[in-house]
Amino acid sequence: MANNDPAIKPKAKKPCLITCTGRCNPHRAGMEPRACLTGEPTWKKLLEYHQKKGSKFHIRDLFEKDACRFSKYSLKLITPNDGDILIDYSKNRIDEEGLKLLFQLCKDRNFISARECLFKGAKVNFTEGRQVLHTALRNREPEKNPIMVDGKDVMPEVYSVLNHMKEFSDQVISGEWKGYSGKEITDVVNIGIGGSDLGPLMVTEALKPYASRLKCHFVSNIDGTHIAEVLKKVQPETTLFIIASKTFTTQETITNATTAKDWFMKSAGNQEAIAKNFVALSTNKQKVTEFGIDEANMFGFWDWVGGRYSLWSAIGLSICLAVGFNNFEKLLEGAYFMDQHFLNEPLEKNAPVILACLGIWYLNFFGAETHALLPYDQYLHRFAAYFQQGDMESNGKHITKAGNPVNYHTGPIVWGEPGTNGQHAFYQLIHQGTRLVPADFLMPVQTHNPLGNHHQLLLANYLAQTEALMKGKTEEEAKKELEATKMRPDELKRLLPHKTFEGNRPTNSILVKKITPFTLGALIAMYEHKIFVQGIIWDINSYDQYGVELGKQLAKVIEPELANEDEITSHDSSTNALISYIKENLAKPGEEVEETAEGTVGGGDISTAEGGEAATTLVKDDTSVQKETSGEAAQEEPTALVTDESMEKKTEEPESAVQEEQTAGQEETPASPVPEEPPDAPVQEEPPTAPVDEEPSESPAQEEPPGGDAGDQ
Ligand SMILES: O=P(O)(O)OC[C@H]1O[C@](O)(CO)[C@@H](O)[C@@H]1O
Repeated sequence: MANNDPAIKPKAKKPCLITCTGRCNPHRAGMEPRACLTGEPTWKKLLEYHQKKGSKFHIRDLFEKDACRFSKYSLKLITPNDGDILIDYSKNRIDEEGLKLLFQLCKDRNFISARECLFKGAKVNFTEGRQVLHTALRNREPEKNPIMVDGKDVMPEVYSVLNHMKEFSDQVISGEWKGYSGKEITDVVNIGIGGSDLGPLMVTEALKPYASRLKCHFVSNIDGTHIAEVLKKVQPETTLFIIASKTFTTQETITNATTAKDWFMKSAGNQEAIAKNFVALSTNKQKVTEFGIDEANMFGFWDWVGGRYSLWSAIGLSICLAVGFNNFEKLLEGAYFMDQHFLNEPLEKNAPVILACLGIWYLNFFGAETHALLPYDQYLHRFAAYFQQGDMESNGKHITKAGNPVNYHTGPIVWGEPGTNGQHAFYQLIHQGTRLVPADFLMPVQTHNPLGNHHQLLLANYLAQTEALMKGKTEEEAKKELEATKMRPDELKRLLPHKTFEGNRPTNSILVKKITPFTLGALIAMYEHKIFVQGIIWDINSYDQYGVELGKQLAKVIEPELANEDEITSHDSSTNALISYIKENLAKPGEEVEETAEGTVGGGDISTAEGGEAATTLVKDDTSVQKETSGEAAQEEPTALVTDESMEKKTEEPESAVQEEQTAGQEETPASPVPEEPPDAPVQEEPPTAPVDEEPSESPAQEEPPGGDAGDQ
């Protein structure tokens, strides 16, 4: 796949969205029976290639042998106004033959028609009977490219919501929109979780250099600490609450929203005030109005927008308020630019396809368990967290579209922290540990904060890390270094193995001139499409998320058990004992609550109901809510924490509100999963196919599950 001129020019004249060739059947798309992945002839060729060649590569040697390696294995995407996006994938254990096979595998898995189905509005999310059309939300040529859903072009509606978002965010930022008491809005609190939080939060943080005058806060966790800490910083009169929930039934969001409303009503006093200080982003008009938010203050979207792909929709309202609508539009334009690239470029020059193929290569052929996202930009500090949901909720599946357990690994564990912090935390394991950790380094060449030599040092560190990971340090090199220190020979011998680095750690470098709304939009879309391509190769539905349901169901059973005095015996002995321990240790009525410098909110006294109930009593809200899942409605009874006077705001506001709030409530990088038992009855006949990385020889091998099935994730 020689590509001596890595520059890819945007093809302005080309039709922007592909014409449906008829190969995509909206009713069956994504459901067509596929050959078992491990039965694909190309898969077998890849296995052979891995055994004979791929597993023996050292990236350092590949560079030594081929002076043109960078120009062959890199892409430049030329954006209209935001410089080039450079994707360097030359530091990988792959050559032309391997890439060719991986691209062939994509074709064998019907990637081309699947991509067409996705963009054309086929019901790709077939388990929930839904289209997956986040690309329609950023379709910047709506007249030219109508998107039909159930026989109707959705583009006019998409633009009508965008106009509403523009009008509203302009009014709030300019101060024309006033809170209930006639004062300008100063603070925005986005209450949502998962896709209704992570995307807006990540983008708002990433685009801080473009910040409007409004201070944005995000509340997601059901842990009352999260909202309590935010409410300390804001004033009811000047705060706009955005209740962001696709379903408007999510327990965390409705509980937090109810707490916010109760707190607000203590100052505002009348229901009409809500119209000035609360808006909703949702697909569920009925629940929004039941909550007390006027329909006029609702920004709608559609069930064809998946939660983790929703920042481009009305869910992006907090982004509009944080950075202005013009910047939100640029974000959409950047994503559209990447959509066009993904649609029109051949596989060999297609960034999301290349990244997806390399991911498959390491995960399925080298047994890599994780994929690190390492942004060298402090503003991108939530980028990995965002794609933890994006990737892991999408591709954390073990059942094929035909309903069979897979006999290969699917989605990687995605994790990461910004450089250089990561260097002083977990890079040791990447450099010298036993696991193979493929990593993407994201690097803006220009900084928004040109302070002294900070950025030059950051750039140097990024370059050094990718070089070090690739090259390592041979025994000979390490020996020379030690000899130069005049070390005693016995000491040198003792230290030498510890000082050598095997290298051969694969990395992709993704460079942009600067993190701008446009380049950020393009990067996000690039990873979204990467996830799609991998889902197609693995033959899984990347767009449902039933795996998050079980815990929610059980929590509904346990929650009332915590509130009564009975001994609970209905669970396993561990869960029963844990419940007992918790009940024994709950605060008793009248028990002292520790005062903190911040006041009683921080001290936990957030639930004292009138009459002096126990501080930690959970009080049932009288609104019961429903969560719809694939057409079936499941009852959910949220609990609301009854607020008291102590919830009222403090006057002092910290300088960087958003950053501080995240530590209170954001998720941690997941720990390595404990492998589960493989499914009892593997359906597919193929033998396990994920060979373990051969090096180093001591590295723990990935076990073959019994029965020849590798469904052990
Ligand atoms: O926007 P909602 O409906 O409140 O859902 C929040 C999140 O919950 C999930 O359904 C499950 O975690 C996510 O997919 C979604 O982003």
